[in-house]
Amino acid sequence: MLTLRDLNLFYGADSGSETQQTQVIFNLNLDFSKGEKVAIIGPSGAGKSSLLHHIYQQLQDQAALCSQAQGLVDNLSIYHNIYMGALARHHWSYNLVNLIKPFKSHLNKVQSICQQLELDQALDKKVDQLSGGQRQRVALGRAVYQQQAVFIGDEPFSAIDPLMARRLITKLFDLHETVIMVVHDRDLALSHFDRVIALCQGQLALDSHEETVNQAKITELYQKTLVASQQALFTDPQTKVTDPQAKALDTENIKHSDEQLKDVG
Ligand SMILES: Nc1ncnc2c1ncn2[C@@H]1O[C@H](COP(=O)(O)OP(=O)(O)OP(=O)(O)O)[C@@H](O)[C@H]1O
Repeated sequence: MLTLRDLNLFYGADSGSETQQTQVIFNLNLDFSKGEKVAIIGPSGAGKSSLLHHIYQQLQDQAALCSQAQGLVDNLSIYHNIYMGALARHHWSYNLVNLIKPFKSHLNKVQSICQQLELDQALDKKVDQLSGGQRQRVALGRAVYQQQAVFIGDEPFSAIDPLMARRLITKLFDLHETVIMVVHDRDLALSHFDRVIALCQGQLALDSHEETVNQAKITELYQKTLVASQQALFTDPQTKVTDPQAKALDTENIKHSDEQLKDVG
């Protein structure tokens, strides 16, 4: 379905000057097949969202994206926000009429999606009156209503309790042939997805297609990243030389400072 070869992704001006660009994905090679349920995990800043948006750009004509930003229109209702998923399927005049006076067929379909997503709110309620988890389910509903074969989600369950997230992921799997999703819940990734990919500092760190991925390996990966970021923090920015003793000393000092802060608080 999608092949990525030597993928490098950058942010910043494309002026040919290296200094103006920040590289976030490095020489990534991945293949995605139809029917796969893929979880992308990794520490914060690893490049997961950047990769996911690149994947969406490649698969746009067959994929629905549920992004972190959600893009809900606050002063419109649940119904209208979810219906937006169907805009591309209809002529603008049809959409306009339906916006003013919703058709029964769409009302029924949107109601059914809400039931599946356990969103038991009146369809005419404005989304600015919803909780974070309810808003997330409206965004999910809009992506589902696009009725695409591929669902691409960027932490679509971050504001939803873990038990409900497990029920919803099963529904999403039923509704989409292929799912590629960034998830922070590592247990959910391991227990519900048939493939887990881990990124670390823009590089592929684990792929369950290539090797066994379990909780121990994932924990080790996150610990390595923590150590690497601490080392970067205590590296002299002038000389780029790391002094392990200074590092240990500084860590101690920080710990003490934290304790002092707590004591004062
Ligand atoms: N628009 C942008 N411009 C410049 N740099 C960016 C931009 N968006 C993200 N980055 C940088 O790219 C790197 C990867 O970001 P990305 O959002 O892909 O990571 P992530 O793994 O999804 O992180 P998180 O789990 O925190 O959402 C980070 O260092 C981030 O600071």
